[in-house]
Amino acid sequence: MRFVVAGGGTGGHIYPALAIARGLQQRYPNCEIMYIGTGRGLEADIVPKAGYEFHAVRAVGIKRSLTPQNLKVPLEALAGYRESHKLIRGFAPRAVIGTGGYVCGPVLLSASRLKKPTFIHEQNALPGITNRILSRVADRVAVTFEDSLRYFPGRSRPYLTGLPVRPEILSADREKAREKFGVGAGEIMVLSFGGSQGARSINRAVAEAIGPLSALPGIKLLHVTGSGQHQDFFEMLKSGACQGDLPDNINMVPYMYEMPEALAAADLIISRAGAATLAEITARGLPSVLIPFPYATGNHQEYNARALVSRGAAEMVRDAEFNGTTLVNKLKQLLENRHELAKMAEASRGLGKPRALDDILDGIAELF
Ligand SMILES: CC(=O)N[C@H]1[C@@H](OP(=O)(O)OP(=O)(O)OC[C@H]2O[C@@H](n3ccc(=O)[nH]c3=O)[C@H](O)[C@@H]2O)O[C@H](CO)[C@@H](O)[C@@H]1O
Repeated sequence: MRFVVAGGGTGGHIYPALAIARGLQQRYPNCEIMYIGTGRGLEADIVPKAGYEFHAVRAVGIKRSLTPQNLKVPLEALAGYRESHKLIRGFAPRAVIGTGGYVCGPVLLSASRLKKPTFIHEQNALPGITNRILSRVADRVAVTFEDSLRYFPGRSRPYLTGLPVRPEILSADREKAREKFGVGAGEIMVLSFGGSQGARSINRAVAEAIGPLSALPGIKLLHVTGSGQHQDFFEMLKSGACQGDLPDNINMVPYMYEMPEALAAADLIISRAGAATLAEITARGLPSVLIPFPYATGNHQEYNARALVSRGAAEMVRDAEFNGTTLVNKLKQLLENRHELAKMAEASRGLGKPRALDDILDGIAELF
């Protein structure tokens, strides 16, 4: 049995595609997977390293501004379509799965033309433009947030699955993790981080608030600066209250390689609102304060955040309003009202989708 998986541009589209590819291999042990992406995107690097057969096709996105580059779009799109058509016809897959990014355009359109079953997974509460257009030809659309169901036509039978998270996110043991991060009994562990690159405004707020944060009773803060921003963060600290020395209850790392353990140990999260992050937070049933990245395409992180906030699982602070004072006030307000925090945790758990991968694989299986 053979499957084509496509998705590219950013990690946000590639990791779900790889999770689905891995799931297909587990369910159909002898299946073959062909991954189609672009030669320029991150997928050209990540996918072969993950052990999948990778093919690049041409794909272009239309620039939102008027630019001569847009004149090349139809020619490139046609070339990408022909390349995809040839690959899919030769490989003869049982189904073609797309997780978003421009490259899914030629891949899913040619698959549909070749009468191959097509399946789309959408990661964000505000769907990407490619997935929205392709849903008109796709046989099935799976979504991460209930709020995005309404963007897809009834004929694509959109359904809610959630976003698959790494298995370790679910299996990490809380007590062991708390021991590892040195969290004492009765202490509240706050974990703050940006996306995979870190977040300057979260770093700035934490640096500004170091003094008051160190005085909050019973709290342990683990802050992830982002590898590229670690030095900057310490510069900010030096110019602030603590002259670069961290108080005992605050710990700092450039990148969190052990995110499953860190989430397992945590009681409260402060983070951006990327889809994978939210899937992980809700899978662990954690309350959160979300600061959406304001420059994400179409401001989609704010839509993601609202999907949690409207159900009582999180609070949102806009990036422009987030600083040391709002951070400390928000923490005080939540920590003084443990009942409220417990209610948020409960609501978060209710939104978690530990079966996401199985539900996606079931949806794909129905197509052939
Ligand atoms: C800036 C931007 O546009 N980001 C988009 C990108 O998210 P992107 O993939 O950048 O960010 P996500 O929040 O979705 O995922 C971050 C991932 O990195 C992990 N992590 C992070 C920090 C760290 O120190 N260690 C660590 O392991 C997290 O656990 C998570 O698994 O694609 C997503 C899905 O389309 C969108 O929802 C996001 O809005």
